[in-house]
Amino acid sequence: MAESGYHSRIAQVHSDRVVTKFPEAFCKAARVDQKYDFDPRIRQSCSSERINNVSLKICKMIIIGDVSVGKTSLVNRFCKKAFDKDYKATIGVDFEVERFEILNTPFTLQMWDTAGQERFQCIAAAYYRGAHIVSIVFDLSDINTLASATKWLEAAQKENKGAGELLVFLVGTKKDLVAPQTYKEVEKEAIQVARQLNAEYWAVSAKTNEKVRDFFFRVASLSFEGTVLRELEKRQFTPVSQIGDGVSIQLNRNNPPPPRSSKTQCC
Ligand SMILES: Nc1nc2c(ncn2[C@@H]2O[C@H](COP(=O)(O)OP(=O)(O)OP(=O)(O)O)[C@@H](O)[C@H]2O)c(=O)[nH]1
Ligand SMILES: [Mg+2]
Repeated sequence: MAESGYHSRIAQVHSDRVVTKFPEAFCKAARVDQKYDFDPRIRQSCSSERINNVSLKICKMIIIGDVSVGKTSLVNRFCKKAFDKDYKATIGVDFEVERFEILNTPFTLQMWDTAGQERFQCIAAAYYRGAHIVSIVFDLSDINTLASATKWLEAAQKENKGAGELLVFLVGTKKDLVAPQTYKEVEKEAIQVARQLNAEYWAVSAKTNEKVRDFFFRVASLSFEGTVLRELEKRQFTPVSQIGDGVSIQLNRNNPPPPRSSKTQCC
């Protein structure tokens, strides 16, 4: 029997992390795709795979941006359902893991929450490598932090040269601090920047929890879709049934999934 509150088919995936519907983008003007549903090949593949033959997909997301823009608060709101109004600088990097079940398939999102402070940059940048997803965070109440977005993306790209294409999000935080009229002006600029960076734009508030869950579900679903599509393409050219993009782990009793959440700090 499944634990109460947890989805029955895949151990340790909370019912609050089950995705069956393709999550919508935040706004039509700056989205990374124009689709309104999972690719039909993915729906078909996920429904036809037997559960014990499904590989566990893992994607790595790095969360980068200026100091104190709200990176840690965003992750903590989603992963710990908590908000702390006091600022505690991230030293180097923090690490969280969230397990999802998307179209009956297990999917793990690693979140690397990096320090914005200049003095920790050389440490934090070492953790950019191997990223599939880049979330560039800026503070909607401080437009200067939007101006740094290009610099942050370039830093992430530098560490991932030659790897596959990065899935990029531009996330404005602290929406609760901005009056509606001001927000509209900031949004215009943010959408322009997002288009230049080929990024999808989101506006959230860790304090009020506005759009936080929607954002992470969108990240998980788009990265899951990309991973499965690449896996299906590779399968066309090889008879091997389990091919990893990023990391792909066979689910079986001898290979239990990693712990739900862990944390490392480096300095
Ligand atoms: N009102 C409001 N305050 C926020 C929000 N998100 C973060 N803050 C506050 O902004 C400050 C900085 O938040 P952090 O999440 O620590 O910022 P950070 O980007 O992780 O900072 P570094 O780790 O130094 O790079 C804290 O005092 C938070 O309480 C939000 O959505 N609304
Ligand atoms: Mg932080």
